[in-house]
Amino acid sequence: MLSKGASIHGYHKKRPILWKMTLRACGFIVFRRLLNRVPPPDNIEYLLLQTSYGEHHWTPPKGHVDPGEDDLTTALRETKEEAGLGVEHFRVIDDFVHKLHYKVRGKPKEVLYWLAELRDPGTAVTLSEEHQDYRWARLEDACTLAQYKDLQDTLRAAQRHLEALQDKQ
Ligand SMILES: Nc1nc2c(ncn2[C@@H]2O[C@H](COP(=O)(O)OP(=O)(O)OP(=O)(O)OP(=O)(O)OC[C@H]3O[C@@H](n4cnc5c(=O)[nH]c(N)nc54)[C@H](O)[C@@H]3O)[C@@H](O)[C@H]2O)c(=O)[nH]1
Repeated sequence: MLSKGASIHGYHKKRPILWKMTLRACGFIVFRRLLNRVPPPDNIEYLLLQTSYGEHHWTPPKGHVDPGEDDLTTALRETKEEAGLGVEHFRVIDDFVHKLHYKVRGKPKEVLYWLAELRDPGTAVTLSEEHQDYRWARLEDACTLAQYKDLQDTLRAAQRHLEALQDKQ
């Protein structure tokens, strides 16, 4: 589907020498626009998944980069595995990729999120065993579920990006 090293919308990998010491995960902030109900931007809902393990925390679909795997390929694979959504279901939004840095059990972790719009807002989400629940949530509800400030900031940045694109239309 995507060749190794493929990039999207001007995003290029820049990995420091010590990147191998860092856990790395990639995913998509998937959103949908509700039709004929509320005016924009309140018609935007973000997809969050709740883990079936650990603290049962909520994040967008994402997962660890396999050895030799390209970041974007990871994001697409994990979104398909964890939510049942593939490139046929969404379109990737230009010029948005956000990187989070946090620690997991004392090890640094980097997470890259792209942004993608579900083409048909009625498309079903299919969970894997890794997750026990999912929600489509407006920005403030999504931030409440997300709970981590860095992820909340990323969701807010996504919303600003979408609003700016809308203003240009
Ligand atoms: N039984 C069990 N199994 C686990 C556990 N843990 C993993 N497995 C296994 O791993 C597989 C998943 O593999 P992938 O899908 O490839 O990877 P990821 O999607 O990357 O998933 P992870 O869950 O590993 O990684 P995070 O979501 O990053 O959570 C790690 C910690 O970081 C914090 N945290 C989370 N998000 C944010 C944030 O945005 N901002 C900030 N600041 N902090 C954040 C939070 O404290 C959290 O506890 C599962 O199938 C399990 O087999 C566990 O505790 N118990």
